Amino acid sequence: LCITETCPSCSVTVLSDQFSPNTTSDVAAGILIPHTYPDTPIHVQKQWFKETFSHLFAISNSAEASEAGIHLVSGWQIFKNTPKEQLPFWSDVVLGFRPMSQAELQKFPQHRFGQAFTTLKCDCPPYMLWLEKRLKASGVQIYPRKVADLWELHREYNIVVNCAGIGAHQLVGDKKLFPVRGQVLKVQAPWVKNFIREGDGSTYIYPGIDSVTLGGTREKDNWSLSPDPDTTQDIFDRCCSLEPSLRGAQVVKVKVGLRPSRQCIRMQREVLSRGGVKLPVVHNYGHGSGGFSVHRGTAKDAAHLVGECIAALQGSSSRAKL
Ligand SMILES: Cc1cc2nc3c(=O)[nH]c(=O)nc-3n(C[C@H](O)[C@H](O)[C@H](O)COP(=O)(O)OP(=O)(O)OC[C@H]3O[C@@H](n4cnc5c(N)ncnc54)[C@H](O)[C@@H]3O)c2cc1C
Ligand SMILES: O=C([O-])CC(=O)C(=O)O
Repeated sequence: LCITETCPSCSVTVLSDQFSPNTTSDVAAGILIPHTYPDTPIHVQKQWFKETFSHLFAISNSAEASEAGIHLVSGWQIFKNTPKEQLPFWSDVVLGFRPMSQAELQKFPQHRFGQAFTTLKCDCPPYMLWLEKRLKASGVQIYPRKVADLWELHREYNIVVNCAGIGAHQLVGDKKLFPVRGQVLKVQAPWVKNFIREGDGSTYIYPGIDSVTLGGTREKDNWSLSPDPDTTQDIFDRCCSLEPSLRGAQVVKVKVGLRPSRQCIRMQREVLSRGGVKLPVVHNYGHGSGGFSVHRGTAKDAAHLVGECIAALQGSSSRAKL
């Protein structure tokens, strides 16, 4: 979508092995709370988050909000011990960030410190469908296709944008990319209105439009997409210890996804070349645990790189004509 906005004269095609509801993005809890990428400068991560927050805030404040699955949610991030960093880099992007009062902390007797704020939450499957609808309305072609090698696209397309998520491990053989398996539960608990997140991200409760998401797990290098019943029970028990009213909630779904993790997102131009033929590629993958939180900001940067590829192609074709 960002490419259609920044390069309106481009003809854009989406090729994907899987579509909603069978992507990692459909599993995401969909909360806008950034995760840090160790090898990316903080000001870049902050800009990605800011872009994404303000874009989704505008959607949440429009008539599209319910179809797009985007809404504001207030709640608490809580810590058993006071963390070193009490003001995360994103604290002035979310709304009304402040330390929790002692009275609020009484809700969490095992926790000593907390942060209260309002952020955005997305119900990811409806959001994915809403994005797909907007792509089609912009004239974008969408085809199911598993790409074995980016080079196979060189005859059909001038520029390739690689957004394959964990699929990039095989597609481009990126050994720096690894899965971090995550399991979440969807429960019926319409009385839960506030989010609760353990500061280290181990346990969370995120109320959405039709259900509440309970999580989570982080298992590095585990490629299994099968839900594990013991993990389901463990997640449920951990969430009940933070929000005892969940004991009465019914589990309606269990989902598993593989976070496409890396020390930094691969946001990069590359030119593939064989026998004098060139294929410009823009990589945009490796969003790890926080891809939803930065998706619009990173998409804008990737679209900018596509603009650079177009300028380079135009430069080389005018030189060729000379
Ligand atoms: C349990 C869990 C909870 C999460 N919660 C949050 C959260 O609350 N907030 C947040 O910010 N982030 C969250 N995330 C992280 C977020 O889900 C990811 O960062 C994000 O979804 C990655 O998006 P992506 O588009 O790169 O990958 P994907 O959604 O996996 O999309 C990649 C697409 O590429 C296609 N593809 C791959 N290989 C090929 C190929 N060879 N040929 C053709 N197509 C291919 C796939 O079929 C797929 O459609 C969570 C993740 C998990 C697992
Ligand atoms: O950490 C969170 O709050 C949710 C999330 O992004 C994940 O599970 O990857």
